[in-house]
Amino acid sequence: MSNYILLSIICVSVTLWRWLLRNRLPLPPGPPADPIIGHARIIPEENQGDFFYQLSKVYGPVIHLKVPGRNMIVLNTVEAAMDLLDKRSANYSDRSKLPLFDIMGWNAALGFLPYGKKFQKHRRLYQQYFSRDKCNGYQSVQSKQARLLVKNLAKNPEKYSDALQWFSTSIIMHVAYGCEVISDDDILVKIVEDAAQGFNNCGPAGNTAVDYMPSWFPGTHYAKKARSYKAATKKVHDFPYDTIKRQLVEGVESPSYLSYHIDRLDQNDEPDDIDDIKGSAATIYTAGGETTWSTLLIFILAMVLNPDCQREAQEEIDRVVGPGRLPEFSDRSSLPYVECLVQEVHRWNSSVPIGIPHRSMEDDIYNGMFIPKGSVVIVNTRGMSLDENVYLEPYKFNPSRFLPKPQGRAEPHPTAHFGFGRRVCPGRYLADDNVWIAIASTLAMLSISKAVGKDGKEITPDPPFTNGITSHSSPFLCNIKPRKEAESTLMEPEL
Ligand code: HEM
Repeated sequence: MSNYILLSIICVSVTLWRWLLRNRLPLPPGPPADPIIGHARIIPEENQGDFFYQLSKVYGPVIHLKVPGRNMIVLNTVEAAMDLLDKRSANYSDRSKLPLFDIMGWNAALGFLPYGKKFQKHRRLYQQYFSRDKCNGYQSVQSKQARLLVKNLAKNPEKYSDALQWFSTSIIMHVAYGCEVISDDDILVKIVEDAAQGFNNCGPAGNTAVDYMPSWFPGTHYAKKARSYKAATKKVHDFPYDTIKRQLVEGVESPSYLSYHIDRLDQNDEPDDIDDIKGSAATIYTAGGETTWSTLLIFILAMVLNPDCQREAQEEIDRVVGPGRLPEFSDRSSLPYVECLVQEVHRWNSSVPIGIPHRSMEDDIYNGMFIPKGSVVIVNTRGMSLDENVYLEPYKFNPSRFLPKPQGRAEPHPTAHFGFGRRVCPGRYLADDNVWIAIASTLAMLSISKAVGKDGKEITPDPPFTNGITSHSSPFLCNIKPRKEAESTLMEPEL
């Protein structure tokens, strides 16, 4: 058979295969759609994770929704996410265009880069600085900041949210820019916080009307908001870079992500390389600061609502760590209940409830369902945490669920909160250490409980959660006080 005939047979077979896929196999199930606009009318702008979770109870773990110009595939179980995003990661590691973040100016932010060379370059930049080994080197700073956190919480308990933000920000500032944050009006902190506001205030990523509707359509107001963050985004790219470049010239820089990468630039590097370094450094705070802060706010809420779990963790710390010192990273494996509590914080209310959407690059078949090329693939972390086939009474905060029988049911630790496949969070080791040391130190030294109202009754908080890529509880009242007055010197960061 000539090569020509062979090639023709292959082409016809591929075309036929594609035709069969598109016309014979069903899309994943989903609710009835409206003509033309599909499901645009029924997808809420808020609490999408809960909405998708409710749909999954009717339509199963993989759901198809249609909005103008795009198919959406929602994955509601860890199994489905592993099957597609991990095992078939070559097909599912792309991102859709996110017009809102383009408008703001986040063109060199890893989280939004399409799959390709630039993506791989940015992943390498992070990998060099945030590997497990490298992150061990930041633990002394994290321990120092955890002491400060406990001190700030004890001193100004009603400003617990600020103290948690300070903790997250200081570590990121140290690692990304090598600077020590001394006061609230630190100019760099102000710059990164201003830019980060855009992430919180412009709706769920890839899932607002701006992403698939013309600008006159109701709901596209987020585009106007996004434009208002443009100047702040530019500043967070340029200011730190210029500052550290100057410090490098003067020989007064401290070790940091930015100085490490600027130092490796040489004469032959393209302007693109500079933009990549600026963009990747600017992303560290927006990706790492808000998520850590949100997770810790969720921890405080969990402790107010679950005093028994708090007590059990404190008894474990007192027993294992003993008096006269705070928990250290080397204690982690000896504190199984604290570990379960940290994992339960991530599961109970993930701070990134529907992740950052992936995108499929080719047509695919999964369990007899057709997944079209170009689908937006949403990781419903919230739904995975509430999966009743995995977690008993999923709405209940119950760290013991992870313990082996008979204390628990050996339920699996959550994994979805750091994402999947080639897009898995590159800052996860740093983040995991941040969250653990902050929680262990706070539990060791402080007691967190319900606030008491003027009528003398305890106030049970039930705050709404914010609605951006990251999500956390809105402000609520609580009572934070020292447990061990005699050991208050432990809160001094004398390191
Ligand atoms: C508790 C804290 C954190 C949580 C819950 C979290 C969660 C996530 C999630 C869910 C994703 C999306 C993964 C996917 O698409 O499958 C992500 C991506 C990302 N995270 Fe984190 N993260 C945290 C902290 C950090 C830190 C500290 C850094 C920086 C050092 C960081 C940097 C990034 C970046 C750059 C991406 C984009 C990755 C890509 O698109 O390839 N994160 N994170």
